[in-house]
Amino acid sequence: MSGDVAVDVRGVSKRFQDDKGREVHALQDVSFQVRRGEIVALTGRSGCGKTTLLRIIMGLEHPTSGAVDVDGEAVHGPGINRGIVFQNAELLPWRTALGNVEFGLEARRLPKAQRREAAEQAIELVGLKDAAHRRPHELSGGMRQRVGIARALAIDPAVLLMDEPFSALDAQTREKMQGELLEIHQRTGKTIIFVSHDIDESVLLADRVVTLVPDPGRVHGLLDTDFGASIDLDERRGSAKFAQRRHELLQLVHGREIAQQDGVSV
Ligand SMILES: Nc1ncnc2c1ncn2[C@@H]1O[C@H](COP(=O)(O)OP(=O)(O)OP(=O)(O)O)[C@@H](O)[C@H]1O
Repeated sequence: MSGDVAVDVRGVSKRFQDDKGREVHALQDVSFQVRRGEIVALTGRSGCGKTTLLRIIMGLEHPTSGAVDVDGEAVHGPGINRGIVFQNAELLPWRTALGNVEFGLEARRLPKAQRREAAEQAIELVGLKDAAHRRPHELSGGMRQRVGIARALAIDPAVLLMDEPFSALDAQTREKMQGELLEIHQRTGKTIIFVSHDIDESVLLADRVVTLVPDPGRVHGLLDTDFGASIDLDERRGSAKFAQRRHELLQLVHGREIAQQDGVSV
């Protein structure tokens, strides 16, 4: 595998049994690669397999067939080269923000002082230095989500995986967090894969969008957003490219063929 590929998803299929014993074909022969330092969105309609795919990359779910490599290593279960952020941060209520981030590091058996230092750095990176000693009930929804991001980043993973990370937040907080994610990405250079059902969010934040369609869940197209170096969300949103990409992504999500257009491959 080429050195600049961070995540290699090859021929992944996943079948579940539903409550009545019927087979659900959640993913069928899904393949794509994510380059090191890239931000990739997984988007598509409800039930197209976005979360299942993210959980397979994280190692929380095993594919029925196919394979995933992260940083050149086969995924067989969760590992410290991947950090995950869920829709709700699910913090330990009796621990402070800093304590929650340290908790994520405890499995690594680092000396306590080193753990504290890594946790403090991650808390600072997400802009929570002044709230480091507050407990979750004293934090806003956006702040709790920042703790979740800090907890995932503190282990210094090769890849940050995020499942609808901002969808539980109010519109203004979501927008702020989206901007912050691009700043964190610019500072850390992390490879990021996030799940979103939000077309605007996928186009605004990702370098590339993988669109899935359901029944069975499969890749319908890959869209390069191609915004260049600017991480200013207002600038991106106001650009002609945003309107064009948003339109193209909507077509892909609805399963239409737009292979001939600029920036799209299927
Ligand atoms: N543990 C499970 N057991 C049975 N079926 C499952 C299981 N997990 C997912 N599925 C099914 O697999 C399909 C894909 O589910 P998944 O949650 O990955 O989709 P999604 O695109 O993330 O959906 P949403 O946008 O609604 O969250 C759905 O039909 C779902 O019902």
